[in-house]
Amino acid sequence: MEDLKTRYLERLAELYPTVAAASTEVINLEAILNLPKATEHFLTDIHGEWEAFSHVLKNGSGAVRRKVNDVFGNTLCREDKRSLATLIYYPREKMTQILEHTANKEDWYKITLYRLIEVSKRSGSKYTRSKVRKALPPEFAYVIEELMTEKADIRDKESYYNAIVATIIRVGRAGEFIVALCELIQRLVVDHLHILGDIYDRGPGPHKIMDKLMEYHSLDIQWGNHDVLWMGAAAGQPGCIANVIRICARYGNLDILEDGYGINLLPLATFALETYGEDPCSCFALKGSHPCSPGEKELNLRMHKAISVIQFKVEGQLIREHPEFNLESRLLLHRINYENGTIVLDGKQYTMKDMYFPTVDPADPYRLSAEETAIMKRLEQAFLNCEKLQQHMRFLLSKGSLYKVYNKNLLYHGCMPLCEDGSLKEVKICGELCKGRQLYDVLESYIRRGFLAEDAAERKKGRDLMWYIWLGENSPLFGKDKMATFERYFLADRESHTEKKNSYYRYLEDEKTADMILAEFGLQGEDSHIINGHMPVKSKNGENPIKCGGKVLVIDGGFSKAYQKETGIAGYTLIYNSYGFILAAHEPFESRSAAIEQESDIYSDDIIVKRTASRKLVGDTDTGQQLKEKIGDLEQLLKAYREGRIAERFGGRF
Ligand SMILES: O=P(O)(O)OC[C@H]1O[C@](O)(COP(=O)(O)O)[C@@H](O)[C@@H]1O
Ligand SMILES: [Mn+2]
Repeated sequence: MEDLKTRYLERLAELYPTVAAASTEVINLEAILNLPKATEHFLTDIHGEWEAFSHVLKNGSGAVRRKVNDVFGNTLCREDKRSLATLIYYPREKMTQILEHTANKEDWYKITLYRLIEVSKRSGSKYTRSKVRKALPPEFAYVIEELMTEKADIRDKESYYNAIVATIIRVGRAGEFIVALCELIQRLVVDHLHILGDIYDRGPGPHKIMDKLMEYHSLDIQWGNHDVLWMGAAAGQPGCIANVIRICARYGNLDILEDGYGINLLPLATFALETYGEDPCSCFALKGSHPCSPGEKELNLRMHKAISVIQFKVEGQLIREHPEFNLESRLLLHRINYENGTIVLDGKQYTMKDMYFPTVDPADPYRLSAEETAIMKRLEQAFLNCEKLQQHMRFLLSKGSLYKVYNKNLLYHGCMPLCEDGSLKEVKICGELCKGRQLYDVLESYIRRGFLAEDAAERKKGRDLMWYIWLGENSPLFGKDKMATFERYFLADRESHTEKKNSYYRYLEDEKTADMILAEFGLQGEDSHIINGHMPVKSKNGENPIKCGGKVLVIDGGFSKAYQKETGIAGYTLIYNSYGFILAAHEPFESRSAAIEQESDIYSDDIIVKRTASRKLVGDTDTGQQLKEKIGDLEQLLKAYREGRIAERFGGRF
């Protein structure tokens, strides 16, 4: 042990070879500990809504607007502040629009540059110089730093400043410079992003969201059930593939697969037209309104039905293969009475809305026809070989996990499965009984194995579990007793569509339960919270995202347009800055062009969830903890120098 410690200090001495170097670093780190905590931004349930997501990312859920307000308070009118904020979100588009109507462009550049510099200064004031420097666009780094730094020793600051700005304008770089400053502000107002799951499904642009996230400066992701569904599909799991395609068809988004990921759906389309060409497929209507031709709509209906039938068959096979998943009650095709068009579920008889199943053999209803088998084989290969999809999944695997403990908060997408009495539910995963944190850890390890295990059987276990996590009763990401997909398509009785939520959702207001879950993850005390998404908060019915006096925050973003009727808003996002938690309730996002032209921000209401007693500092965060450990190590090194156990080294000077 002593040995290890000495070796460690010797390594550290290579980085800090003198008493001076080590003590300078201690001083620097101590200074950082006393800076205000950086801002975290929480988004969840984005569901492919690329434009709304992109806007919220740009405005930092109101963080940019707050900075503009902090700087200009009453010295600028509301319109000007709004216009400046819009410029920061959409610099190129907004600038073009403004300049079209501006006679004295030079003046506008000068005033705008001045204002943006002020906002940049305020946005960067929480960080060390070195951190701000790293965020600067290389092209303008030097000048921006000059302008952002207070120059106490220059007497005529104004003329120094004016000279720089005038030169920028004279050499024709003002436009680009403004863009660079706006992007810098966007970059500085939010230091770290948390995505609490469900990037995929329902909306048209999940692939664009993934591209954007891949270039984001600092983030983590807690996988949602829809993300795990796509991960399973990318790993070639047939149940996941069928679900992914079915949901794309349901929402008129098959072009995500075809154009976004280059997955060829022609075999499915041809098969669907041949098999269901004469069938109205009326149970498979598109959700929402879509600007497509009648021909496209007709094709979509048929592909939707074709892949749904394939899904019910493939899922039937999986349920039989995995009795341990306990999903027998979801085996439905063999319960249809193919003679009289009815089905009995839970002792109740229902009439099927659709009885045209040309590929189903009532004697063996879960068997795929030869064509269906061939289509699934091709689709599996297409998903496995799609480089872009694989790249997105690698990113999800590397930045993502099933849960995260960050700055004393516990983040996950869905829930912690509980029994009726509120105790942790024990679940058997591949023969091992798990509950609480262990359930999360074991499931996550299987997801990773689904991609990386060397052994094919182990990989398959992981992949099939991804399908289970999507819809299984004991999946912490799903948290409902069943996924009533079949009932929603084929049965008119809405009661049969009900999916009962896990007891977790009944215990959300119970402090003891919240404390018990937090304790599972080693968390306790006032500063710890559970933050989760997944369940749309129906604010129009008076439902509140703040549960348990603020200990639990359910912030399903409600980005999904299809769900805005239910929630009444476009959901919530959360900001955690040095002053506390701020929940932003959003108005539905109209469009990017409305945001630019009418300067309509989607952000409407700020709700202060919690104000910290005193301003939180870096020293109070996880990073602060690491810095303190490093300071401790450096102090040990200093002691070793001073006690003569390690000799200082002075580089080339001796
Ligand atoms: O409304 P849709 O898109 O058909 O989906 C409904 C299904 O989605 C789910 O709500 C799961 O998706 P979420 O994770 O977004 O809630 C299922 O419980 C339900 O069966
Ligand atoms: Mn979800």
